[in-house]
Amino acid sequence: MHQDRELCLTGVGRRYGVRGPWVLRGVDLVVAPGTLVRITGANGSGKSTLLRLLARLDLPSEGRVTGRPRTAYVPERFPSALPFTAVGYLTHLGTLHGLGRKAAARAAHTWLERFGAGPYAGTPMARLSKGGSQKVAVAQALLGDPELLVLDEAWTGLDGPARAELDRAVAERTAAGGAVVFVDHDPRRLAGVADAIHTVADGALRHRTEDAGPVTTVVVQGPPDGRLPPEAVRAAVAVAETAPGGHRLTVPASHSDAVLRALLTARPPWHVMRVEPAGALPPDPGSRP
Ligand SMILES: Nc1ncnc2c1ncn2[C@@H]1O[C@H](COP(=O)(O)OP(=O)(O)OP(=O)(O)O)[C@@H](O)[C@H]1O
Repeated sequence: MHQDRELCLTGVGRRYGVRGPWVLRGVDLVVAPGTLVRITGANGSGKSTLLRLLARLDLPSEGRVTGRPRTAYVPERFPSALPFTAVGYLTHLGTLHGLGRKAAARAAHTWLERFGAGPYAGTPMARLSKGGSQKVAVAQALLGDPELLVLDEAWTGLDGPARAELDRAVAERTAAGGAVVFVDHDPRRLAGVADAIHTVADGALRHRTEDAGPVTTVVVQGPPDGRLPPEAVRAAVAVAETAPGGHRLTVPASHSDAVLRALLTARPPWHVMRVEPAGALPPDPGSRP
């Protein structure tokens, strides 16, 4: 049973099309019950690809995925134009999870209330705002008490109270023995709580535990499609593209000198706009920068 709930990737590779470039290769990852796992990496590095493999919504081109935890997934883009009201959709899903109709409706209302979406429970999904439909996206994943919850930028578009509620729901899942894997552009999201951080860079997955200590934020600018030096990406706890060619790297303070050296000696060198010491992270923008 326990074995089944543990999701395991062994030598996993994924490319789109038989001759497409490898997006991921040689990925080994175990997601154990009760753990919180963060995936970081630059834009387009393959984070969403990895999450879809973990949620078993996609198959690897090579390697093996084993384990069958009951899984729920919040995609980066939720299909909101569904022919249901918010509560109708969630109730329907609840019955698919095995709940009776009354219990499903109750669970649907509970989750909508928790995310502050109670007032528009009866609104057709197609008429919901982006924030409203994101609340439904998150509620649909939490509804069935999943053993593995996979969140791809699930906080994006939520208002402050709903973001905090999602933080709480994640803590509840792991406390109940579920696993949660997430990607978020905000390096402060659940900072210090993750059991492991894995960074996707150059198609590979680098593992580390979250004991980075104080972090430094380095804001750099380069050409719109410039590639950050791999040693800088590897050292980073989080990397976010803030504008074409603009990146914010969150690096352990102990590695900041090495990262700056890599950025400044790259060819062409990266323009370092700002270096902010620990505790000076910018406020959470609440949406994709
Ligand atoms: N369905 C697909 N067909 C073809 N190529 C794809 C597909 N999905 C992703 N890719 C390519 O795979 C690479 C990794 O994409 P992916 O969305 O996994 O990265 P990401 O790190 O999640 O990016 P972002 O941070 O921008 O969301 C990109 O080059 C992307 O264009």
